[in-house]
Amino acid sequence: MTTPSAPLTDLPVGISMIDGLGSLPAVAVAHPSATALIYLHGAHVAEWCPTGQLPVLWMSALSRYSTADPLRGGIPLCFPWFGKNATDATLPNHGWARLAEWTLISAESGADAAELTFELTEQSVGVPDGTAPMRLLYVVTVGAELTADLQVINTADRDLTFEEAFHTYVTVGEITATTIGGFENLPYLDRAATPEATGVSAQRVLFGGEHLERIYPMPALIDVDDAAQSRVITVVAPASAQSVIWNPGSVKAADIADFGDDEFTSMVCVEAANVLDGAITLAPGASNHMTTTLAVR
Ligand SMILES: O=P(O)(O)OC[C@H]1O[C@@H](O)[C@H](O)[C@@H](O)[C@@H]1O
Repeated sequence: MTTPSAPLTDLPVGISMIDGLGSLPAVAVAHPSATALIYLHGAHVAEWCPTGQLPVLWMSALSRYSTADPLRGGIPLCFPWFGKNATDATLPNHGWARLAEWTLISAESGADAAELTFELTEQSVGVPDGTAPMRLLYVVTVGAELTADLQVINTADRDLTFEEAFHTYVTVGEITATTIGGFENLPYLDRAATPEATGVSAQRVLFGGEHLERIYPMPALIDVDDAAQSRVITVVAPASAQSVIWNPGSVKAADIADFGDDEFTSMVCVEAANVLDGAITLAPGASNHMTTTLAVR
């Protein structure tokens, strides 16, 4: 069993605990380089705004703010499975990490950025059989760039296998004017097709208002060209096997209760993932990092 760390009570200047929406506790960061808001519920990064920029992360106006639900938008942490659970359909979509109450165990503010560390252990989440025990450490670095690093430590005496993803929602001015580069000529799994299909394209990823859900191998650099806001958001995630690109389009958006019918026009998910054949297996005592960095240019 892992002994949980004590919650942090002494916070540096510019970092404070506040009551977020729904009265959920959240860490507010006001650093010269950026502002951010991270809920303890799911260790969910809901806001990141580099100084002088428009907000980068998208949140739904219909997001629920309750310990019973995941937040809709920001950076949901998918762990220890992605999508539906393979053996038990009653378990929550995308795993339990985004539904758990994390503990802030470290907060530092430096010249360039603020760094927050959140922890989750099997005691705090009550994990289902087969996935415990483990310790998760999630380090969020808030600055002109945003870096999220999820470390999984296998504290069990047997192998641990899991999937994981940063299901990052990026805000864009208009999805049909947005293109995503980095995936040209890479093979993808088309999960919006029935049945699922494979594909490849020499073009940048384009959006026409329909459901788009593709799993690609992770390229060295992803760039989201948000023409309507005249900016480019870059995403790198070197320790991820895959990237998932997701936009529900008009039809699927209307079916999602905590997603506005027209909100698909202002977001796209650009995810870093280790899923399917990229799932991670850790030997006892071993650990693994998954990291993503977002920047605006
Ligand atoms: O509604 P959730 O659980 O946050 O999931 C959002 C979407 O996440 C995507 O990654 C899935 O492939 C979709 O099927 C799903 O609709």
